[in-house]
Amino acid sequence: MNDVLVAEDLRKTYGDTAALAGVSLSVEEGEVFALIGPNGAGKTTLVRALTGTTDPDSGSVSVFGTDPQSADPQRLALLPQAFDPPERLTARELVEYYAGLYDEARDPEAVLAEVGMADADDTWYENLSGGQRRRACVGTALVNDPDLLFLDEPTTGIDPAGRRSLWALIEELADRGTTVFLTTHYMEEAERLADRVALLADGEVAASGSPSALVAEHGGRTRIVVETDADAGAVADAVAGTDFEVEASDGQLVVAGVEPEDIGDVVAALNDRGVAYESLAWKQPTLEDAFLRVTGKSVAGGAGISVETDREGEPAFAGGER
Ligand SMILES: Nc1ncnc2c1ncn2[C@@H]1O[C@H](COP(=O)(O)OP(=O)(O)OP(=O)(O)O)[C@@H](O)[C@H]1O
Repeated sequence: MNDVLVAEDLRKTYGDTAALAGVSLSVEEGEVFALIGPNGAGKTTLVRALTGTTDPDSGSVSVFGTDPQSADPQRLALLPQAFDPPERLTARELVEYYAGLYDEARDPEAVLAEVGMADADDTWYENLSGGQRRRACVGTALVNDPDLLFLDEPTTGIDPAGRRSLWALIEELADRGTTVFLTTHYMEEAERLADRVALLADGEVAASGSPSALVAEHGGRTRIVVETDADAGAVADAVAGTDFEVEASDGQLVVAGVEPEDIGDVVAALNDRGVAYESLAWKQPTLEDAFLRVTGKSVAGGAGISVETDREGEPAFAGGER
């Protein structure tokens, strides 16, 4: 496969802040590549360096084999994180305006339909919902039918339904062969959309790979998390002597290495010793766990399969087969 985007040792400092502290990465043609990082990690600075909208202090970027400023604008598009079109433009006028900037542009009607804005195309931008606004903005990045599309936090600040419809659109674009480079702090977004992700913290790529490979390598083991007011030592004793690895702290017990078929053994061990608990949840490692373990920082989210208790020590096994 061809690399359409290559960055080597990018560095960018603002005062005492190293926004980029030596970032190298490459993105293959047709790939969806997600850059994950918390606020301030350097995501926007990296997107700006990759698209030639800021100059790095050092390092190099190659887009389609040339520097970003020389790359064919017809083949590239960027949806910046902060993009505030005039409030008194309709969605149609906005997309038409952007279509007018290119030698060859797609039919604005088709673009509006593709981003799910066909019914709201005559509504002023100021009257659109957050999700509609973002979709209209995505439309401006699709008018030139780009081969490489940069989306800087495309779904930040929009509701879950709007987020899902944008995910579906990004999947459609990827199916058509568009290379997508997106930044996000939503793990679910990266896990669902990305072929590969890079975990960015403090301006450095801490790890990269497919979501499943990162989880397998860095996410830790399946585990049961028990919320309990019982004394931490007593709780640890409850599962002592089993093959599980136990970490106890006040209010919480984590039993690692628990496969689904072992859940009953852990529950029985707790019950045998009369340990009462508020909740007991079996969790598989997630990308959030991998991020936490690799960087020591949290991004957001991360849910396991929860087993609520309906009375002391009795699991209700909500939402699962028994
Ligand atoms: N123009 C600038 N002047 C000074 N500092 C800047 C500038 N741009 C970015 N920074 C700093 O560089 C660091 C990285 O910022 P950046 O916006 O790239 O992070 P981010 O990961 O995109 O964050 P967010 O998710 O909040 O958008 C931050 O500490 C930020 O304050």
